Amino acid sequence: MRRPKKKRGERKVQTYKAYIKGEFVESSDFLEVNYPATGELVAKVPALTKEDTEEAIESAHIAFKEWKVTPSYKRAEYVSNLLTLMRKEENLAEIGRAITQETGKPFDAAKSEVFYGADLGEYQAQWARRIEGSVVDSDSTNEKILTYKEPLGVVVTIIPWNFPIYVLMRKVVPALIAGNTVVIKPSIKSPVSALKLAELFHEAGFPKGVVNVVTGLDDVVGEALTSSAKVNMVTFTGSTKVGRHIGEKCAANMIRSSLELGGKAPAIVMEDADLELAASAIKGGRLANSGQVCNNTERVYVHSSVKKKFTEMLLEKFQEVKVGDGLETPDIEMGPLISKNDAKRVHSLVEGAVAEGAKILCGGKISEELGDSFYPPTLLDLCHQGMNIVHEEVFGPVLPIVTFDSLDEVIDMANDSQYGLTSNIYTNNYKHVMELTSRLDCGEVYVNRQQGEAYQGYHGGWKQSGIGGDDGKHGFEEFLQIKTVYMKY
Ligand SMILES: NC(=O)c1ccc[n+]([C@@H]2O[C@H](COP(=O)([O-])OP(=O)(O)OC[C@H]3O[C@@H](n4cnc5c(N)ncnc54)[C@H](O)[C@@H]3O)[C@@H](O)[C@H]2O)c1
Ligand SMILES: O=C[C@H](O)CS(=O)(=O)O
Repeated sequence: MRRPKKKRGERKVQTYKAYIKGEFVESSDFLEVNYPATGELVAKVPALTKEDTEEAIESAHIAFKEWKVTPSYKRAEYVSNLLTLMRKEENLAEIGRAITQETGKPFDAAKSEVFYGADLGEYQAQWARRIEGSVVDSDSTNEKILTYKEPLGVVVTIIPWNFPIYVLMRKVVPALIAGNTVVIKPSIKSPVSALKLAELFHEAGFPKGVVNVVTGLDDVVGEALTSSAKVNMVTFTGSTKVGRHIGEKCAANMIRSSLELGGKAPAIVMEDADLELAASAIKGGRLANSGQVCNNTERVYVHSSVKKKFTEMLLEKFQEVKVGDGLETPDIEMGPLISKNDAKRVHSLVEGAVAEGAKILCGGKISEELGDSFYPPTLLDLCHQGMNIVHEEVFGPVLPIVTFDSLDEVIDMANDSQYGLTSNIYTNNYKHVMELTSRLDCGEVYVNRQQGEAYQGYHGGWKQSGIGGDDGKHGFEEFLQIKTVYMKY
């Protein structure tokens, strides 16, 4: 591990404005954003009021009238302007730096997030000119039945802190291309990158009110966004707890919601697996973003016949990981957790597992060398299905290893979870691939590879991992509603 060079107080603290009705607006109150690696203050962002939030909704509501009749190829031209700006080296670096400062993510990874956010945006923008209704045969002579696909109206997009730009682009671009206007609410832990992106939306020339970015407290701004009668859809990515609350509010308001929630992805290593491939992929799949990704491998099931060899290989890989301050050393593999409270939370889960019989093979305590928000890669042996660590989303770099003896046994254990987002399977046996891919209860299965969804796939969870989803054709269509027209002649 590398010791970060702490430079407390040396970074300039910038104050930001929210983006409402095509203008950057002043706020009388602010919230502070701190760099997770050192705790130092890096930015101040507006703590908007309920009234400010309602103004943003109103501006999106007014802008919808024109935007929905703007041809989709024209809407895509504005998006294209945005993507050109995002891809400029200085903007990749500036937004990337903001992401690192607010999330602790290594700078190289943060810059990549902006780059891939633009790339995903390009894919999503290609749905322009591809919005298709249908002509349906009628029971009456002299009648045609047509279905139109139409935008919904104002779409509120609520973004988690862990991928503040990628998830934003994933939701905002298809919403806009479909003809909706948007109010974006980034997480209060990571609002700066979204406010910087607002500057690029502005420069890209979007009509006033089509895109709004609001920041503030969840119980003020968040609640206002999900209480308004002028909002037509909420697309949310975040925890199951908050997602359930938002889903309940949308149901009460009778508006559409798309909920991308937490996960507890199993990785299954069969006796016939390529162990080197499995160990490398599971290391990456667990430790990406310091273990703070919804589809990170959260538990590994390994066949008893290969358990000893596989565990040795995985342990070696966990121990090689370079952890550090991602601003000082951009090429490190793992930064801190999002906060010291999260490091404490993760540690208490590890302590709970040890009390239930787990054995720590590496890691297992908050880093004394790097600081209170750093938790090292931690491998836990001798785990079993009855333990809390096998069921609760850790959202940190901790991996429990559980042994199994038969295919049926491992399928039962993998499905024994409230979550159903993703699974990874490692096997070279065709029957195992077919049984596992058909019998695992989750939205995505990765065969012989680390997770990482494609733009053209469909990213959506089953069970408590969510309702609805993003990406691909199915994700795009969630931003449209169907109107049936009966044409009698
Ligand atoms: N399924 C996915 O695609 C996906 C992707 C990323 C993260 N996640 C999940 O998200 C969680 C981590 O992200 P997080 O800590 O940002 O989640 P979170 O649920 O704490 O917050 C998510 C967003 O909801 C906002 N929010 C909180 N309370 C609100 C309220 N009452 N009204 C309106 N908005 C409110 C937050 O400010 C933030 O913008 C993990 O559980 C992870 O698995 C899921
Ligand atoms: O945290 C889960 C996200 O879906 C990961 S990503 O934004 O798709 O990379």
